[in-house]
Amino acid sequence: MNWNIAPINREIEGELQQKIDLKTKPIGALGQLEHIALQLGLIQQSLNPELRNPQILVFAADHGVAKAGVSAYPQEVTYQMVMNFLNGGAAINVFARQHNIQLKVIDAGVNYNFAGADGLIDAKIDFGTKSFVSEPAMTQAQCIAALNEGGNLVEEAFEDACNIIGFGEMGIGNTSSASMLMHLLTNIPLRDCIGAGTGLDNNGLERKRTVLEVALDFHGKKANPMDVLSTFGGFEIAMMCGAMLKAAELKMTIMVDGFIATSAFLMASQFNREVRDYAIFCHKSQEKGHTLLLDYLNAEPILDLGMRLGEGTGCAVAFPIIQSAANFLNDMASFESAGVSNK
Ligand SMILES: Cc1cc2ncn([C@H]3O[C@H](COP(=O)(O)O)[C@@H](O)[C@H]3O)c2cc1C
Ligand SMILES: O=C(O)c1cccnc1
Repeated sequence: MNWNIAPINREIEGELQQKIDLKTKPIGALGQLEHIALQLGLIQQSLNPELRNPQILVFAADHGVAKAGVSAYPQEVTYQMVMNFLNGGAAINVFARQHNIQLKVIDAGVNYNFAGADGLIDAKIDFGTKSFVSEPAMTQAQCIAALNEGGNLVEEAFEDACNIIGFGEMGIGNTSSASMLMHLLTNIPLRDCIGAGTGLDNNGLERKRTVLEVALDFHGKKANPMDVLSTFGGFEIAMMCGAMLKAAELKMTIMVDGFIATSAFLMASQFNREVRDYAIFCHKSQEKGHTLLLDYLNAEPILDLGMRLGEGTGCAVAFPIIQSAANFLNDMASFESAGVSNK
């Protein structure tokens, strides 16, 4: 598959940096907000970037590997949480409402028949993936379908004039998929890519490590991104990946959430490295592999609140900070307009 992502044109960079530097503040005093403002200006090719109709898409899917006891919670929690999203009661609902972010909930492949539940977007690929312990999680055709579906949903958001979009996930067992993706695409030792997920105790964590080591042995060391994604991925991870690539194609700003979303981003960057310039890393999750993964991507996350939830919650909580970056660039006085002496 091919994504036509334009490398960011940096011609405007000098002018943007000058505008930032001439605001009434010491040079660099707004820290990371200045980096974000510069990035927004570059993505939008504008000295006055605006955040329009923000959306978060939450993709839900089940994982065959959950049956191998790699999560502290049972698989039914996935569909139960989807119902909770639809009823407005999950963490992501609360934070999205707080910041006026439109939330969409997508059935990417939950092991449950929702029978047209109100407000749910049906993009079900299958009733969960197969267990990658003993077979590929999905077929290549399913993987491509998921990548495309993610792209279609982003196109819809774009048509609704959205220019900043975040992606969340729900899928019991999906930190296991994310760890496999991370290991195979970065070569960081598998052990360092595996964490407690929903809160495994030491025995549980040891079991998870064993399951993932066995799976790695069984499939051998795959390197081709499409192979890695279809062998170890989840439908929600593949959809997030396709969604991120389409968002970059459409020159939208991508908000990257926690460990699982970052694994989808890592995959996206293997398909097309230009996606990198469109991404803002919203937070550092407490999930063990995330710090190493962010370092690998040379990413500067906005928040470090000890969160480890997913659902797109990191995106929602970081959104007002991204908004502050756009606002200072647009609304702050310059030394000249305010009559303040510059050095
Ligand atoms: C009630 C509940 C709500 C959640 N919301 C997100 N996750 C998070 O936990 C799961 C990944 O962890 P693991 O790989 O250990 O299963 C994903 O569904 C993720 O989104 C949740 C987990 C639970 C239990
Ligand atoms: O960082 C995340 O996205 C995460 C971590 C643990 C469990 N669920 C999600």
